Amino acid sequence: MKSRSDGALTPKARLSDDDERRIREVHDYLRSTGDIDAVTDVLPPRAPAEMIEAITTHCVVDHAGCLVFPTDPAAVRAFLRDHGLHPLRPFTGSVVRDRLAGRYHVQEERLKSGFLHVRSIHARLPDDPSRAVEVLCVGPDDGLDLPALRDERLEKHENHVAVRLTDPGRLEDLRSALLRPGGPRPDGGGYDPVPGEDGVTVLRFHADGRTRLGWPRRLEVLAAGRHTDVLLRHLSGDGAERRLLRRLTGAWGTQALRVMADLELADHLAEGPLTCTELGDRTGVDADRMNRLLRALCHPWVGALTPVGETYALTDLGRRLAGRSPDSMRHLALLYGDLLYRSFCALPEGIKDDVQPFTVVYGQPPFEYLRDHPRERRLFTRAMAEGSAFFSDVATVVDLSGARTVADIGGGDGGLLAHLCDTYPNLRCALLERPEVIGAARDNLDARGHLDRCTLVPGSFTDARDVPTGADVYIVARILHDWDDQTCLAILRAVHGAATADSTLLVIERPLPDDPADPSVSSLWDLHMLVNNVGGRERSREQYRSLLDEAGFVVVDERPLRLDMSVTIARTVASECRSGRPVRQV
Ligand SMILES: C[S@@+](CC[C@H](N)C(=O)[O-])C[C@H]1O[C@@H](n2cnc3c(N)ncnc32)[C@H](O)[C@@H]1O
Repeated sequence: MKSRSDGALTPKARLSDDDERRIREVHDYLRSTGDIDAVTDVLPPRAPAEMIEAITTHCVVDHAGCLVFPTDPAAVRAFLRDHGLHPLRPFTGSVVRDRLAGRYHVQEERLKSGFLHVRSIHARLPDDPSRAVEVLCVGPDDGLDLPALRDERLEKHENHVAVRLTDPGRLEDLRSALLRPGGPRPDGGGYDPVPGEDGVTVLRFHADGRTRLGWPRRLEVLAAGRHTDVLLRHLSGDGAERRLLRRLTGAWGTQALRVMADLELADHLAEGPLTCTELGDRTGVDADRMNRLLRALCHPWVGALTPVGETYALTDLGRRLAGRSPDSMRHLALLYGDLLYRSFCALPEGIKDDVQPFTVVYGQPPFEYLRDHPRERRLFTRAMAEGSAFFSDVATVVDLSGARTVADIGGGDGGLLAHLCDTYPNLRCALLERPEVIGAARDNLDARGHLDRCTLVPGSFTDARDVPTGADVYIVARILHDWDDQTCLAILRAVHGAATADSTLLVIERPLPDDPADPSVSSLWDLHMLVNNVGGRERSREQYRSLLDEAGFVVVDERPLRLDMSVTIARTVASECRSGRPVRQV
């Protein structure tokens, strides 16, 4: 044999039998195992079928890998070539290095000074080039001590199966699918700038137990390119500590959104991204403090802005805080971030002492307070209108084509009636509201071009004399949840008394699901009712049915609306209704 310099031959570098066995095992595994089996093998034994399907639909097996301990990585390449594989140039990756460093407590300083090299050699299978063997190499001088090397040989901690996403944009979706109950745990990851490509983001997952070959259950998900947000989320583990922190700091995010709404940042950004200085100039806010606010609004837990170079742009969520946006939620942000935020601070008293939190904080029950505070009342009424995307569903899910008249009881600013007028050109309407709210309803219905078809009735829905009589359809939307059972019965009886034998009643509420862990937001709104109404509460479908029954209505149907809302359709029980005595006929 010659050396390179003198032409003499050098002995060909050789792998140990053990290293050869490891590589052969991975090679054989890849040749004999289909995608579904490979994925199933590394997931927990009872992983849900949808999880396996999510991976196999969007990914292909890219490689399987193992760690070996050669004195010279050239021996690995030679071995791979001898077995008909085509090894690529080795590259030094940080993902496995960091994992080994963590596992064997290699200090940061040693890592920085070049200890612990892990070279990765990929070799595609000649008969299936979509799959590769990945051989990770750690040499005897690479910084791992003997007990660590022994442990690695014995436990094969680094054996794994890697799948590659066909659409790298789905990385977060797949990550979320894997983190569902029954799935593996997040187990590190990183970004490897593979030479000649855009690099690859690697998310690792781990499950208890061993695969059928005795490997640990390790899965790598690869996505071409750099996906920093997803990676950071993955590295933070989404463990209980972080999940709890996210919730405990939710109030801070609420306040950041409130200030964003207050400063009308979304309106300023509606035409395009702006720098921090530009936003500071437009709002008169000091640049440093503006910068801190903007950064918080960019945080994924808030997600209202996104940085674009030196500027900030609105996300879909942030856009909804623009006052001029047709689907604006700006007033809702101001209401939940201010008036109804302060009252929530008295929740402990509300739970422990049976006092009414809103009244504790403001000295008056909510609707009396709103009566006496016009600015807050206008905010409340506009916010209610903004939180009503489901109004447009009502005309779709309930056929009102046979109705001539509709009365909305406690109809706020008339937003629902305006939708119904848009859909049914011959419909005539009545709206009963507190006297101080009637002006807002008049303005809104006028602006929507429907005022001439609507009768506005100032009064109280608990007073039977005020409820418009003889309507074909009565609507009670987001009213019953504001009140205790006794007041609900008074409202429903007043409506029943005004209805005809053929009237229909639509009750629009957000019913409490039977399962407390159901993702419907109703349980949270129930607390909101406890805080911000006297005797208010969300109710189960059964509780609504029984209230309606007691007031003389019979439920005939229930249909879901957006945002966990639902419309219950009831009819008057003929013998008990007033049969059209005209008090304020629609
Ligand atoms: C939660 S808001 C719902 C408004 C509207 N139905 C909606 O869904 O957007 C409750 C409404 O009940 C009105 N209200 C409260 N007490 C009332 C009363 N005694 N008589 C009539 N309306 C009342 C309030 O002014 C407010 O507009």
